[in-house]
Amino acid sequence: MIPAPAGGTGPAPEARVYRVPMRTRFRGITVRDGVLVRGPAGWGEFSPFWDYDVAESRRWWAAAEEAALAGWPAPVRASVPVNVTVPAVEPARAHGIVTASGCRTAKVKVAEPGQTPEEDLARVEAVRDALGPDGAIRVDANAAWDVDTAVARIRALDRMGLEYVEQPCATLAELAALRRRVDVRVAVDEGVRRSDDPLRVDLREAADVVVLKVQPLGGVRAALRVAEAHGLPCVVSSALESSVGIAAGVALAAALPELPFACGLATVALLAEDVTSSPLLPVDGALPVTRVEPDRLEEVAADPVTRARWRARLAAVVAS
Ligand SMILES: O=C(O)CCC(=O)C1=CC=C[C@@H](O)[C@@H]1C(=O)O
Ligand SMILES: [Mg+2]
Repeated sequence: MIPAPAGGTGPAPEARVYRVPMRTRFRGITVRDGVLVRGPAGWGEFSPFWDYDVAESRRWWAAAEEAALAGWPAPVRASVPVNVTVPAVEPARAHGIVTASGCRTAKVKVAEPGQTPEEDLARVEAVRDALGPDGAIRVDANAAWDVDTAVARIRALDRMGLEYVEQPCATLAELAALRRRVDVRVAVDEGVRRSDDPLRVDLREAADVVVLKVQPLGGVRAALRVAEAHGLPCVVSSALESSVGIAAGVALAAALPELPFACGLATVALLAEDVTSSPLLPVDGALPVTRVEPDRLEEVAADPVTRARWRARLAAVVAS
């Protein structure tokens, strides 16, 4: 256990560091770690990726504090439809992941560094085969393409039928230019969550869908304000958290007035272990709205070096 910084005069909340392997490399990482904090409202998660600096990690801490101290707004639905997330794997593996998930929507990673457009197409074909014609497929390029490349790749992939393409290009100007040239919907992810002011980014020409992630946006309430500010259809997606963090994403999805698309919250399946014996994994393509009790903290406890790194990081973020 590490002492979390106390916000007032009360006792310091309990904080525990977890560290678990990933089943497949995703976003360049093979291990996921983070801090779980307990307050009067329950457990919250603070797990910015290690390439995030102190300034960018502040909103992640605000999300953990909200979960532990305040809890979340009331849900308007009891369960949340989710997509299976398909990493940049071989077609046969992609097929198996989709089939095993029970989800009717798949998000497929494309444009992985070192891979070819043919590999992307083969993966999306395998996913279409697994889902059948009625399933929905979205792809996420994580800002890898320039506009001309995006036009060509999206047209090729759309032969399999795409629901939307997530962050195909880096800048909002590029996304706006792309939208004038393709029929497939464009979703903005990094363009909102990594901006200095997610409330004020001008998405009017650049996006059809906004991706909301609880930790990068500073909590469920902050993300609801982002949704309201833009007035676009929203998809809630994870930051690869343990089930404790995923529960916050589900709470956000459950509180949104409209939820027209499945959410990217089935990512506990990408972890080889979880902090709870009741992981938030989809059943029939949906997750329940619930709070998570991490009863496996001993089993997933981080080593002393990782604990010390998180202690230093948390202290720096709280002091900033
Ligand atoms: O949206 C999903 O299906 C799962 C979450 C997901 O894809 C991501 C989680 C965390 C980091 C990101 O690289 C990635 C994303 O870009 O959306
Ligand atoms: Mg994304």
